[in-house]
Amino acid sequence: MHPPPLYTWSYPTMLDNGPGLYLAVSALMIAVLSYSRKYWLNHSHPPLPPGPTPLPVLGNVLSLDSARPWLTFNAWRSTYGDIIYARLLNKPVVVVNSEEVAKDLFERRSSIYSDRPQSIVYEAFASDFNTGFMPYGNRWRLHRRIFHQAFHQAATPAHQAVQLRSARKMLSSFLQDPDNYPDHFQMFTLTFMLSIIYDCEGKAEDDHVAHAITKYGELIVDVFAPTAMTLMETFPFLLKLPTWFPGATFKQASLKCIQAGHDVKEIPFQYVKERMSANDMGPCLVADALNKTGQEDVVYTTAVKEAASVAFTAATETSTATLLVFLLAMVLNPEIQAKAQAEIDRVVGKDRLPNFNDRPALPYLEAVLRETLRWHPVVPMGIPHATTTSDIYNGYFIPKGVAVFPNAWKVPATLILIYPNNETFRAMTHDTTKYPSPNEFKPERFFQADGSLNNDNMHLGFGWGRRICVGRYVVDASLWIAMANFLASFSAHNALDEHPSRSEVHHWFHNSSGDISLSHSPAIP
Ligand code: HEM
Repeated sequence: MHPPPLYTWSYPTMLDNGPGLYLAVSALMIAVLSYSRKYWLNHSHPPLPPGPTPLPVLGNVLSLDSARPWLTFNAWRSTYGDIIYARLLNKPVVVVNSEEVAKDLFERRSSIYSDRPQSIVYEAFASDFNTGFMPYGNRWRLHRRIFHQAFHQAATPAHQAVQLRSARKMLSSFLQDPDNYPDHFQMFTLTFMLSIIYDCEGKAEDDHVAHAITKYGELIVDVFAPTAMTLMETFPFLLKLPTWFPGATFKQASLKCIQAGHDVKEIPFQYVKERMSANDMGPCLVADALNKTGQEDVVYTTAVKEAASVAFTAATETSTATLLVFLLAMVLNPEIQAKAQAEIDRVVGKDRLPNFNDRPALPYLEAVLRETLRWHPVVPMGIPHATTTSDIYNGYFIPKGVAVFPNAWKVPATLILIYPNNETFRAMTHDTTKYPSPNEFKPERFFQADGSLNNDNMHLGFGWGRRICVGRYVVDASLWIAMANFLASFSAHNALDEHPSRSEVHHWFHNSSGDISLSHSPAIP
């Protein structure tokens, strides 16, 4: 009988030794690669932009507030300036902290700065068809063309009727169930978008369409939390674990998302096609696009169904969050709310609700909308751009493929309260030279000395250059009509005030002939 061998010469596999070995090897490789990369970059090119000193392997990730990275970027800004280079694990990033640099890079050099950084998470979570994450190229161009047809500036009036109807529906929901105000804001956007994209009025029999859209939207929001993204990108094996494996939550979520991603493209699209073949279809993004080019071109029809479903993900959370910021501003600044309401009463009167024709005569409300977008931009880090080639900017080397974050942001209200005078927390929308006392909600800042509105229409929150938000015109109209109708009908108060002021609430409703009449106005706290 042979004694047991002292050594067995077999190579260890990941499964034999568990994820520990895999992590150790990955960490070592990342360290070697990043060291060599940095050495090479620093010795063959002008210097990289200034930034915090990275740790081996981890880079600057430990100094990052992972839930609110913009806080860290703003703190770095005070030390390193308007353009910063950092490394988050193995990912190099450039952060742009000023409007001037953002214009230089994203607009004047848009041929270099219009790509997007890629992530393994996109495909695993059915987001590779999202226009906002797509690499710069033909597929992305086709999406933009489809969006442009429906959402370019001149197309805006075509959507006004349905936006107005949705705003009125929103008022009824507020009246019936005031506590659920976030849901009502969300339903407002969902309702008019369903109509613009699929000519779907959200009737009970079309519930499956709305259901596919909301389900996908809900699943996606959790995945793109910064911590979850970083974990999956750093340890990709988490997405390869079998679903039965204890703790394989990312894999389970991925499978759910892939199913929901399939449904969100196919269910509404089939709905439109069936109605088109029954000659029962009004104008909408999908039907118009298919009528224009025909349904035989597979590349085109795929792009149409993808772009259509992307519009919901892009529109719903952003618009709802902006309306919530508006509500917060009204609660915190009752005198501004009263001033906007007085303007509406003066111009519109009390016998009807505002409509789009009233907009030019309501400059104060216009300023309230701009100030809402400035005070708390809801996509504070934008979506990162990426470079398609290397570049040299102001003597700094910007590598090819680096993620470039426009930091449009400001600090959350809690930090403003703690550090009311801390100037280091200010980037573009809170640049003190352009917007003095930036933490104050002050619509007056948008007026010139002669009392007319200035030209600053707060584009900062909608991004830059070739990747600028395709929905900016439609959302501008929808936010305006929602705010105008809300202020004409309701007042928002802090429910925790010791002596809540009881205010008259007027509400209007459509009578059967479609005209608007004034109902009796009950008083609610
Ligand atoms: C308050 C509402 C909204 C805000 C604050 C917002 C903001 C943004 C921002 C910051 C970007 C990134 C731009 C860049 O990379 O430079 C973006 C991209 C995008 N937005 Fe919006 N958005 C809003 C509403 C909408 C709506 C209503 C739609 C759909 C109609 C939409 C569709 C998109 C799409 C498709 C992109 C990707 C563009 C591309 O990568 O080429 N957004 N948005």
